[in-house]
Amino acid sequence: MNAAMNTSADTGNLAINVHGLSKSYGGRAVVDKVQLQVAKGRICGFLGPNGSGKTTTIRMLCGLLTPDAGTGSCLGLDIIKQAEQIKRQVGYMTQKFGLYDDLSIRQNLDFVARLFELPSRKNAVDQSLERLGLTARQHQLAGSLSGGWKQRLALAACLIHEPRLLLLDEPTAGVDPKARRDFWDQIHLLADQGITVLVSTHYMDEAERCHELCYIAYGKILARGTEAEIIRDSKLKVWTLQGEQLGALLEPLKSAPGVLSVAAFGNAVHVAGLDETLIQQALDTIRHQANIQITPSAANLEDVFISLIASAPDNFSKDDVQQVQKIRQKVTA
Ligand SMILES: Nc1ncnc2c1ncn2[C@@H]1O[C@H](COP(=O)(O)OP(=O)(O)OP(=O)(O)O)[C@@H](O)[C@H]1O
Repeated sequence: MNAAMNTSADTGNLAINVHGLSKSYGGRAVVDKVQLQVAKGRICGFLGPNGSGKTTTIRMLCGLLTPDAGTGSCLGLDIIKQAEQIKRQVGYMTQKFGLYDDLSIRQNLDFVARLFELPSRKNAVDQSLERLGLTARQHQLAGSLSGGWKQRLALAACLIHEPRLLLLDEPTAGVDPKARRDFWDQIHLLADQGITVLVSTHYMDEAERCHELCYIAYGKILARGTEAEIIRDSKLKVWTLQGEQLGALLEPLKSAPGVLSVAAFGNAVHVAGLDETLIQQALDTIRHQANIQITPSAANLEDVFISLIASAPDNFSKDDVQQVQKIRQKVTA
């Protein structure tokens, strides 16, 4: 496990250091005893399926939501007692564009600078425009910007008060690949300057650009570490299938005992699980088919994450117990 995730590490070097963070709605634990440590200047990717608790966790970290339980600090400030101070020192980019469409880029940034009561507003806005390459467009209305430029403006807005920690909630959703790449270059520049970044994403290529990752499902952290550590710790066995008309094989393979993940990657299909014997049995059912090559291969992050969800109990479901039993039967059958 990465040193940045090590609870016994030098806590003074941690920008995020929380333990047992929990939040329930209607008696359902949507964030369940989350422990998270991120060292200063690191980029930590926060991954997990829809509704797994990423936004709720982020909102508790930046002081916008009070946890039901848990302790810890952000930037050395207590997440419960010093929530107001945390809000002022953290840059939080929400999933939805939260700025004003009918104000220009400059007016939007000026508005945010006022909210933070920055002493030298004009300077702060000028610097922010410069930093994100927005100066030439400063008078353009925010509502007329493309997705990539809107996202750039949103990042400028959350950097204007020079936060030392950025909490970015799916900042690149719906943004084209070039704009996403530019955005990630910017994130790495900020990290080089010592800014810590916790960024939620559903994109695997973005996960690969993070220093470390944290994977959450059903409110619980299921995996943490670098990409290589997460893949290694998963102990997942993967086979690649190549050939013709593989699509028809996907559904039967998905329901085979011991198979945790079946996913198409271009012209190939990855079949993954923890029990080699069971996977071999599943593959035996299709070996006889002509023109199919089956070869062992290395797991990738997507294989690991899909397999983790398949073997995690869904504490959001009323049929939780039944579902866990079914999964156990599948794995051990
Ligand atoms: N204020 C609320 N009241 C009731 N339920 C809530 C509230 N906020 C979040 N939830 C529920 O908590 C769960 C976790 O939501 P959250 O938004 O944290 O997930 P997420 O991982 O950010 O999802 P996504 O990837 O879709 O953004 C969801 O089931 C959601 O419906």
